[in-house]
Amino acid sequence: MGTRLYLQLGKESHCLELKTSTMASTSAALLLVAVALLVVHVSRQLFKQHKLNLPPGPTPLPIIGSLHLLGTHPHQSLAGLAQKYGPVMSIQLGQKTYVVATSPEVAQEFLKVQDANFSSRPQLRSIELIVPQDIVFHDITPVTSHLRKVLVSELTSAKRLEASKYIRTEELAHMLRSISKETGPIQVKTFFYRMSTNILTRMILNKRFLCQGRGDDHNAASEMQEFMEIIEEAGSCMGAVHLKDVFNFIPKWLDPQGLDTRFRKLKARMDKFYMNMINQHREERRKNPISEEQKIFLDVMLEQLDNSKYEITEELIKGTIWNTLFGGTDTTMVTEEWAMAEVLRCPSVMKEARSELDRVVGSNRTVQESDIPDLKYIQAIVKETMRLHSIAPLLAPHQSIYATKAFGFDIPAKTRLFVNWWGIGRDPQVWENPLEFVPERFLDGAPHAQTEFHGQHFELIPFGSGRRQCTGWSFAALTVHFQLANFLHAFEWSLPNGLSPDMLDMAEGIGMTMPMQTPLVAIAKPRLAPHLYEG
Ligand code: HEM
Repeated sequence: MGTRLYLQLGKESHCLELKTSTMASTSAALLLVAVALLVVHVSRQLFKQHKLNLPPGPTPLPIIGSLHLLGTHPHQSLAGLAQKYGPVMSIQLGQKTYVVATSPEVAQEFLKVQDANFSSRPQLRSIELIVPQDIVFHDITPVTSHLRKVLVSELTSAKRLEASKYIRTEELAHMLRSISKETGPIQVKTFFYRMSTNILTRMILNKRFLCQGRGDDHNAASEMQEFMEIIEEAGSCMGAVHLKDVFNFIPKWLDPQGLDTRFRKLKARMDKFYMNMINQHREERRKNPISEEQKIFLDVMLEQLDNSKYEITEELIKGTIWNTLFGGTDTTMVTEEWAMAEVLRCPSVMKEARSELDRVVGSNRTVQESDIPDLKYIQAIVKETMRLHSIAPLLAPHQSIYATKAFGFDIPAKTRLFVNWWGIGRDPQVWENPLEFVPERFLDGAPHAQTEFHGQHFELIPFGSGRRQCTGWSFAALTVHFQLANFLHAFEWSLPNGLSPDMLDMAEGIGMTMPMQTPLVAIAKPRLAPHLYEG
């Protein structure tokens, strides 16, 4: 029995007669047809693009484009390619065209001069299924702009940070006490994570997840466990490369990697966790009404559901709350761990930081937030850490809304943009001895003394710039300075097992926020007045 297949290729109709009778050969023929269709489709796309004057870049292979060049650390591979093709480069990944910016000037062009056009986000499968509405991964609309403003004024503004200062002071006391009880080596990031997560969840949900649940509070322990598992699974899901994000031809219903199922399960878990939090919170507020000043972020967000000016859905509120929880925990913890590792690796930097802390703060108290403006060397350590170890080496992906031109090249509509900020931070044309950790480059009189990380100086953009800039940057900067300064001030740090500083493994791991491959382990010995560890 033969099989006849009719193919429409361009304007011509072709007939394929399959003379074998087995199912296997029919499947093989179907596969052949699918591949033929795909090759025609891809060639047409490429032909269309060849007529455009795209920025230079590697020649794509059929179907996969240049996916094979990315490796495990795409920011590193893209920085290598930029040395060959230049700071404005185009690259085909599967069926998607990306433009990659790898110099301050090119970053400025896309994030400032053409900010509005590049403020769109590509629609990724993970986002569609996990956070179908939010303020980070979707296009800017009047409603999301409004919520972004609410986030800033109610969570990260100077007024709100002042009102929540007591939370950070209490969490610092817990952290000092718990580290001082440790006698052997500790995994440093565990303590940073606990402190930043507790601060954030208290400010957002009025919950302290980590360290509670000891004793007989079974509910709190299982809530904590669930929260941590959700954050971990979300990091892993969002970091996964979904074939549907790079190949248009995979039908929606097909799930070759099993990722759609995994995303749906995570979403169901997040919804359940969120509803539980909301119900507990509403019950608590019903029993104990609060004043305007006592409101936390969740109160403010729930009030938005009654906002008559905008149609705000429960799904969007949920997404925004998850944005702050995902955006605010790992990011600060990973930055702090890299900073500690760099300082432990450079004894001269540790000595200088100590001498500043002893001079400004002294040994009878811990570092207060009000000390930070006077801690210039600590500020330089934070900038230098962010320069070398960006938690978002390619920022978040942007996408053009309409076709445009940049540096004489054509950029089609819906082109995805990577700003390789990691490559910019290590560019020898911008930074002297870029691979060395030298906080002094940011001190008075040095070449980068005036360089700030708030999105105005395109050689240092850890939080991005323009209308998609990190909404939580002021809060993140405060948390990182406060925790790092206290860690360095309150403890004498040494490496375990006779490890010398130059033997520390500084390799980059894999994950959404680019953690250290080998978590930092060190020994902490209290160095301040004993009463400061009794909080
Ligand atoms: C060291 C800590 C942090 C770093 C380095 C960081 C960095 C970033 C980066 C690079 C982006 C993407 C910018 C772009 O698309 O061009 C971003 C977006 C965002 N971040 Fe952060 N972030 C940090 C902490 C936080 C915290 C603590 C919060 C909230 C409490 C937060 C909330 C957000 C939000 C809501 C966005 C999305 C902005 C938008 O798309 O409109 N981040 N962050």
